[in-house]
Amino acid sequence: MFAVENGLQGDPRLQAISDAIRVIPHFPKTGIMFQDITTLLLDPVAFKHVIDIFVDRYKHMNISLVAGVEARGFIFGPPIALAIGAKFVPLRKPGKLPGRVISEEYELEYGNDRLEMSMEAVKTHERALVIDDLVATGGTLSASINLLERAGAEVVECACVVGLPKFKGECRLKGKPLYVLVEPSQLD
Ligand SMILES: O=P(O)(O)OC[C@H]1O[C@H](OP(=O)(O)OP(=O)(O)O)[C@H](O)[C@@H]1O
Ligand SMILES: Nc1ncnc2[nH]cnc12
Repeated sequence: MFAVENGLQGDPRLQAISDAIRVIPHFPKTGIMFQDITTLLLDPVAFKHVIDIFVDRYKHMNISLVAGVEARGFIFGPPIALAIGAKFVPLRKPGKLPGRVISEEYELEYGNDRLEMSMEAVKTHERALVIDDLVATGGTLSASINLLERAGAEVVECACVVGLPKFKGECRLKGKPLYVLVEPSQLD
């Protein structure tokens, strides 16, 4: 589900967000149109639009846990977590977290990877939101949902700044709703 399909049609903030994301062709591999959100971070107005839209959506959903995916989910997740009064849980690449972790392997648009989460971070039945910058195949978010569900959390929704158009409409990842702000520019 995209924001334009869900009450934000014609909202100029979405265009401002889209305009602030730079597209780098053939990075990190030939054929990938890399959506570079670092330019969005240089634009405090557009960056704030992202956080405001997510906070408005999630502030009354009784969410106690925001999980952010390394690396770029660490940028958008914490301000949202603080604004809605939830804790922030980092989902990290392998070998970075101390203590007891659970891990999930997944496939990427360009390779394989693994995500880990601290066992102590989650309480059973906690209502969780997963945040990342971008959804391409959905593999990363699906692994994130698996981690949280294995720890006993209830994943309420996954949210991304950028998503491929195939995620329009009532699409779900592992049965969970997905909410996306903008489509990639210059798709091909
Ligand atoms: O929907 P998917 O096909 O799973 O792809 C999306 C993921 O890919 C990118 O991260 P990447 O794995 O490149 O890691 P990085 O942020 O550490 O560079 C992006 O930030 C998402 O986390
Ligand atoms: N096209 C893309 N741009 C930025 N990050 C990505 N992660 C996977 N595909 C990506």
